[in-house]
Amino acid sequence: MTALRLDGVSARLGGRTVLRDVDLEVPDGARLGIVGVNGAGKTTLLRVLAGVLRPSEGTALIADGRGGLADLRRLPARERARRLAFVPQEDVVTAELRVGEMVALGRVPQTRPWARGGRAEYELVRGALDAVGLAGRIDTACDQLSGGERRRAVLARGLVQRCPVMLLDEPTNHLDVAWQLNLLEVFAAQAQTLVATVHDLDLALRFFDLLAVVGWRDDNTGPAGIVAFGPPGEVLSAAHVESHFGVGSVQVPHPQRPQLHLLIHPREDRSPA
Ligand SMILES: Nc1ncnc2c1ncn2[C@@H]1O[C@H](COP(=O)(O)OP(=O)(O)OP(=O)(O)O)[C@@H](O)[C@H]1O
Repeated sequence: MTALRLDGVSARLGGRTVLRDVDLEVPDGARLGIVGVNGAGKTTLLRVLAGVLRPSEGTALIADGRGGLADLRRLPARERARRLAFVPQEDVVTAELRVGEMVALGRVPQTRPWARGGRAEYELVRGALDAVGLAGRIDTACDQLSGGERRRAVLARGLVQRCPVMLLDEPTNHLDVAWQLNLLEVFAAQAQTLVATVHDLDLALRFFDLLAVVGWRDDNTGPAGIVAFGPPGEVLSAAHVESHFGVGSVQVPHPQRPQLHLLIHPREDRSPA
């Protein structure tokens, strides 16, 4: 079963082709991490998968809930928001809203017009805020939250959408180490399929079951695409990390846990004598 699929997708921004010829299949139930250097096109890829950015060529598809796939471009926005929740990297949070009110906006696609409010919605909002450690801040004005708290509140808005597919752009930005781990687990527990961009390659190695590297193809020119895809242990091999990120690396087992960690170091030819 496929949750999301891109067929021959290219994407343009500001009159320039940023991504070209991207084929991607996200299996139902997968945790897919998108990694790559700054400016490679991770956010652009995620926005295409979310149906927010229209491909200039090719097709972006989402499971239609009946065993088939639907063209994201043809899906009305409300319908799309019932199937997937997209939490962008930077989100403007209106200062006039309380935290609970802002999070409740995530319920709009799931409810009939004028049918919002009430106990059930309150419980959902409270549950989502609890999951991100902000239950006590439900009545706080949004502009009184710290950067990391605001990030968690915006992620809670994604949680209350209760969608089978969740797309998160750099969800761990601004978060302390405990919340980085915790929040990804919260989303993985709720979403059937999770796709997230991350910069922390060690976290990427441990948390996801599939990784896609967005980068430039061999000649290093032209638009970017997906240059590696597969299980994290293979995608983050020393050779791949060196060629796609320009650093040396080694995967080492944790001394007390059955998990691998990625240690990063300068490339051999750049290390001090
Ligand atoms: N609105 C825009 N107009 C024109 N070009 C853009 C626009 N937004 C992004 N770009 C360019 O598109 C390319 C891909 O950007 P994108 O934000 O997808 O990269 P990214 O991999 O997410 O980067 P980062 O790791 O820095 O967040 C970059 O070269 C960027 O400069």
